[in-house]
Amino acid sequence: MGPDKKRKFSKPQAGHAKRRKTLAVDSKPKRAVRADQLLWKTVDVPEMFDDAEGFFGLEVVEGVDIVKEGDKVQFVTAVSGTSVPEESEFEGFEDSPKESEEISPPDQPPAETKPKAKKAKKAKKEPPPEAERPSESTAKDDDDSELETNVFSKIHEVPEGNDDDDDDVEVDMSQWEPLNLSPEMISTIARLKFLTPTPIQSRTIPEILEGHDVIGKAATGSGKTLAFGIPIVERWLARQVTTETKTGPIALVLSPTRELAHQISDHIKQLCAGLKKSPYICSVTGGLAVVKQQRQLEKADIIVGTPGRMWEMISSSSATLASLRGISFLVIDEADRLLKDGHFKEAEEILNALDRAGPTNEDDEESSDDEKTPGHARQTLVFSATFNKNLQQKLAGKGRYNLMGDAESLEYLLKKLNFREERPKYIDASPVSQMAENLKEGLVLCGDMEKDLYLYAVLLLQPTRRALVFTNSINSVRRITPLLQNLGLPAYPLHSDMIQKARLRSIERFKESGSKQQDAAANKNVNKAAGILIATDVAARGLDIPGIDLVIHYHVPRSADDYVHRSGRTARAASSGVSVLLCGPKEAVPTQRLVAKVHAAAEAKGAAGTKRKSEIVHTIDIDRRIVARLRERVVLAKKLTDAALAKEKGGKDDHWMRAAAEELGVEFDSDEFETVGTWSGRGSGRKQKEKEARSVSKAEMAQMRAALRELLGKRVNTGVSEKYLALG
Ligand SMILES: Nc1ncnc2c1ncn2[C@@H]1O[C@H](COP(=O)(O)OP(=O)(O)OP(=O)(O)O)[C@@H](O)[C@H]1O
Repeated sequence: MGPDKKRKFSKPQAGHAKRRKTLAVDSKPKRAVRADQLLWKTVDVPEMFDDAEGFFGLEVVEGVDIVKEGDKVQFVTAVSGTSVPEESEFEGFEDSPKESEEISPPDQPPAETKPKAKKAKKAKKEPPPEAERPSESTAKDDDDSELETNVFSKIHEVPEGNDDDDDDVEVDMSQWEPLNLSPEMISTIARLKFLTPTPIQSRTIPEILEGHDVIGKAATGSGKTLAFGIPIVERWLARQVTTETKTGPIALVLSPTRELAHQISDHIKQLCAGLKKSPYICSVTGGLAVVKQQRQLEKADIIVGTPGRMWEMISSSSATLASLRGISFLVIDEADRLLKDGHFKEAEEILNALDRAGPTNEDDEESSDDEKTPGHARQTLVFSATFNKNLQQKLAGKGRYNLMGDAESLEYLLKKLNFREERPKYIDASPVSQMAENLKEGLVLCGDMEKDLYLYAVLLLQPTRRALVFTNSINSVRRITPLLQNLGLPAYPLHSDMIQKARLRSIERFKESGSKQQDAAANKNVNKAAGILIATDVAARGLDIPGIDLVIHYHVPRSADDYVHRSGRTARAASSGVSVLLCGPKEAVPTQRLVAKVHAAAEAKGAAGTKRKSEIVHTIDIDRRIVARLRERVVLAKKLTDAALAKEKGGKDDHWMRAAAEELGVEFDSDEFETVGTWSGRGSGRKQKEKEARSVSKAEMAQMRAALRELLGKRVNTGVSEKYLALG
């Protein structure tokens, strides 16, 4: 693209202030800061965690008050802890309140909820006099080394603002020039205000446009969706110029989860929003009406689907299969997950069906791999932040660790995906770390049976806006969500056993949480409470929900890859975030190994910007006095939750047994069935507890609710401040 075609924008000055070496002091007014900005320091490891080698002890922070006013919790300090120690890679955050900022009273929207974009714009128009500028560093003001390594650093320079004047803003898109994109594509990217391609985009887009098969690896949140989205749309645009008639879909994107499929199609739709004519993009996932999806498939240009539903559609319609055989791109997103157990079979069926030569009817079923279409026209694009281990395990057989290298894993992919080239381009844009750059990792040590209590304490104490809590089971999601709700926190569930509508509703509510909304009736702005999403690993891959500041691993992740992907739901793009592991004493060592594994490659390479071992996972000390004072609330909330769940479950069991009894033509007596069902083997303790919980009367429930309400209304004197923690 010549310079004449370039859309120009006078680049605002980044204004990177150099990091200050010392920040003093006592004369400073107190100010609210985020938990991760406090000056953590190491103290001795308690005896019980002696074997937790490498966690470097608990940490304490002095001179900090914890203030809870209304439903807002903040750390308030005058200490230079907020300056952030010199070696730390976490050097202030763009949403840190300025020194002069007061903590907002609960009835006023907190200062940090002001749209950042507008603030930035205003600041550019009227730069404050030197003396008035905040003296603390912000993310924008960080030192140069961070800017060099942060792939999204340039985004800070992007003028954001009112969508209405979006089209009028001219931006310098010269960074995209080497990618040889059409002017139309450049201008639609400019609308998104993405001034710079991310490394994975810079490296993969030209290869894809040249017609190569590509395997792309890059850290979570580093823009992989557009790394394949842009060239697909670019090819579609080119096709519009040369062909008048519709030629069937151009691309099929396979995604492991429904939510991710919808997100990918939304993301590509956003990209296309600035085009004169857009491709028709549809998502084909379970939980939605098949007939409607069939209609959409007929006119689709880009299809994003989950393997299960896609296979259902392909296997039931030869027309669909025929049209898909003509695609130019097959994208496997989150490839290591998609090619893993659970999804693998359907993905494999789809791959085989697409590659099978000959007629597209049921006779196909008998054809074998040997009959694959040789030299097909389709390009295959494979993306993920993690690649090796799961694929390797798959090859080696369940439960066995094996020592396959990168090359062998690649062989496996080559074989399965039937790339059209003998050697696809393997592009690793995050050779140093799979973890996002602005992620801070922490660990809270607690008793095995105290996770609920510590989860509540972390949520109550952290002043971040949105949290995503990962558990390893659907039942835990079902229990923790109402538990937190009973404690007055806005928790929403997400797991694969929910109906699709409920899944989407949970995500929507979570996304809306923490935002300002206009209450028409009251004619004023209402500040919605920051939401908490309680999820299984169904939310671990790819979900791009802006504003998640905190990821909590209620259960430690099952694998290093799961840790990477779960933690990757925060600190996406240019933003920062914290990932906190809740660990029982026995979990500490294996978890330490797991995290070390994630960081091992980076350490081995000793690359610049690599976190030192001591900086990888900070052990976070939650003031045990606060925890002790929260215990009563949690115990009561748990009793209430258990009783409600047991009643619900009992009701379902009763329903099932009543139906069975009716079918058998016998009388149903629930007490009798209870007695018959009693045994003394494994699980009888749980059964007994369930029975007790179920027998809690309505009056007792009401009593407990009232008592909990009273507890939540009481302030918890933390002993570290004249101020108090109050409501949950
Ligand atoms: N060139 C760019 N400049 C600025 N922001 C970008 C750019 N490309 C993508 N983004 C934004 O970065 C965010 C993360 O992108 P995306 O969801 O594609 O990440 P990802 O690498 O696929 O992450 P994951 O591995 O977790 O799936 C999105 O909100 C997207 O809009």
